[in-house]
Amino acid sequence: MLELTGLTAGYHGGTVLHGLDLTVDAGSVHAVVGHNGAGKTTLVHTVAGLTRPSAGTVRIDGREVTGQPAHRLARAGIGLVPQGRRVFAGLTVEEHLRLSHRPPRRGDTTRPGVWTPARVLELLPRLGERRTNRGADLSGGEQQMLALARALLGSPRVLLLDEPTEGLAPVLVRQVHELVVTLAAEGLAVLLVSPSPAQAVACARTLTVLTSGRMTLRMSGEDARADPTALRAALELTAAGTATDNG
Ligand SMILES: Nc1ncnc2c1ncn2[C@@H]1O[C@H](COP(=O)(O)OP(=O)(O)OP(=O)(O)O)[C@@H](O)[C@H]1O
Repeated sequence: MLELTGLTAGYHGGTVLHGLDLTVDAGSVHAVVGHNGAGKTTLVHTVAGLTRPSAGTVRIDGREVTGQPAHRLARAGIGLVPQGRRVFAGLTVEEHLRLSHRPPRRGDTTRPGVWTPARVLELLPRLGERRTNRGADLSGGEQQMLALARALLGSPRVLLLDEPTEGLAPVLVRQVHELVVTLAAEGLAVLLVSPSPAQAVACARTLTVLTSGRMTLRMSGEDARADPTALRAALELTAAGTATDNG
């Protein structure tokens, strides 16, 4: 389980995230929806240890890990699928998988699943077909699968997905959502950030709307699926607020 309390972070003395409280249970997807600049990437980077919080706490399965560097957080069970995929253009799929494989410490049996390259290829068979291809030669969808594979090879407890369907065709968007739901069902706590309410509604148990770094709505995925108007209204208000803020 991932638990954020009063999480505050920003850049160069300015604040982007303002005291966010958020929980992601093991076995569930929590989607954070917000417009460009709302602070979604800042949230993900702060949880992953790439941005240092100025206040608040981050806990994984009850253990406080606030402010630890990214490599320690990866060891503690945070897996990050970054925005833009960030695959290496010159490395093959096989090389990516080999370099990303970090088995959990011996004796750590508390992980929801232990991932090996072979198991990743079972889940993502297209990567097996492309194993000798370089990152630069993969399609956007294949690069996204590779980015997911890399995160899984750390056998995470918490999976952070930063706009994982950006730029993908609708059929691939559906595939990514199915994968996300499958991984949560295996016991992972999944935090997904997206500008798209439709995508969040498709796979989340809980939804949070982020507006200028603050939570402005929280609701269950079930309620949002039954009646998406509240979610849409919160995002429209956000857009109006952003326009006002900008002048
Ligand atoms: N490295 C940085 N240095 C300074 N300011 C930054 C940095 N990264 C982000 N910001 C600012 O923080 C605010 C939130 O950005 P962030 O990328 O977290 O938003 P986002 O919701 O992920 O947006 P997008 O959907 O465009 O990725 C923006 O005003 C952005 O300009």
